[in-house]
Amino acid sequence: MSAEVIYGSELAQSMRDEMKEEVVKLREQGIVPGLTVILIGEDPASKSYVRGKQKASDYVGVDSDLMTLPESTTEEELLSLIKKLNEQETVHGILVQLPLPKHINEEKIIEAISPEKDVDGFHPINIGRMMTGKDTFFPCTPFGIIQMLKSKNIEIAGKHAVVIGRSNIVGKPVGQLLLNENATVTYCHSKTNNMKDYIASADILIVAVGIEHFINGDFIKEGAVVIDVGVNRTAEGTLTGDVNFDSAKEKASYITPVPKGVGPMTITMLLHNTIKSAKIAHGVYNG
Ligand SMILES: NC(=O)C1=CN([C@@H]2O[C@H](COP(=O)(O)OP(=O)(O)OC[C@H]3O[C@@H](n4cnc5c(N)ncnc54)[C@H](OP(=O)(O)O)[C@@H]3O)[C@@H](O)[C@H]2O)C=CC1
Ligand SMILES: Nc1nc(=O)c2c([nH]1)NC[C@@H]1CN(c3ccc(C(=O)N[C@@H](CCC(=O)O)C(=O)O)cc3)C=[N+]21
Repeated sequence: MSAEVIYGSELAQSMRDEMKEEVVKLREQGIVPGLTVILIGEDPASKSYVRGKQKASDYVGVDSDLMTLPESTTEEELLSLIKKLNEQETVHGILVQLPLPKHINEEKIIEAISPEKDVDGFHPINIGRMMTGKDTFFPCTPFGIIQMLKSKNIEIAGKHAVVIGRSNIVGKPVGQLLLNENATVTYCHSKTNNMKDYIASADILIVAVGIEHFINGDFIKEGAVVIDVGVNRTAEGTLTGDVNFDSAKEKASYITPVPKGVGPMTITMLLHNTIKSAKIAHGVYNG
């Protein structure tokens, strides 16, 4: 079998086109969705993601404000900036690019963002709402993955979904959203014994580890759906995922590429959450 490739970039484009039309209508009602992105320091990878977010915001008509702060910014300074943005009515979404410099406590920062403006979906209140099956801001990468599966009418209910990786921003929430869709979910991580057995029984395999070619075709079940979240920079400077695409493609039924897979959907769901936040703030959100 040779898998069908799920191009997140294509789905992202069509969703952005729809959002663009919606934002035109919102702007006619005086509603201008606003996103503030805070980037601390000079990490080139972070800068590149942030550029992607700016470009996509411009495209759909979300007012995006990038605040670049020096590496030396203190926790107190960042907290007081967040407090100001929490109170600013034109700001519907606040994103603090992670990871933060070591002298800043990430948890404290995430918890300082008002849950109503937490368009990353990282605040414990929003995580709790997700876990209890309520509507909220879902974390962008997991939310994007669910959209990709649904766009191909891939059955999730009753399937065995195996998630490799258990970070708070990808692994844990993607497992939760799959559980909410009635999958049977297994998490694997660096302490998992006999990981190969779990991988071999996965109907849906989500790989979010951050190691180039961590998974190859030999490991996976014939017909599995393989979602590659990894974004690794190779020695040659190109991007590659956690999955050996060419070998996995021969066994999978569906597979996502890197680049042009999950990454563009992450940004798209960030815009979705920002527009949703603006609608809620103006009392025009209806489901
Ligand atoms: N496309 C996108 O939009 C996004 C892509 N990414 C990419 O996804 C990847 C993962 O990101 P993130 O979740 O933030 O990464 P983290 O480094 O926070 O988490 C990595 C996870 O992988 C697990 N792991 C590490 N080594 C092994 C191993 N040998 N066997 C099994 N599990 C292992 C770790 O286990 P343990 O918990 O035990 O340490 C951990 O849970 C990265 O490449 C990142 O760049 C991230 C965010 C968005
Ligand atoms: N608060 C916060 N929220 C995040 O959502 C967040 C974060 N911090 N820190 C870093 C990770 C990583 N992340 C990516 C987003 C888009 C692509 C993406 O669009 N990738 C393109 C390639 C882009 C390129 O060429 O550089 C692709 O896969 O096709 C990748 C990774 C969001 N993250």
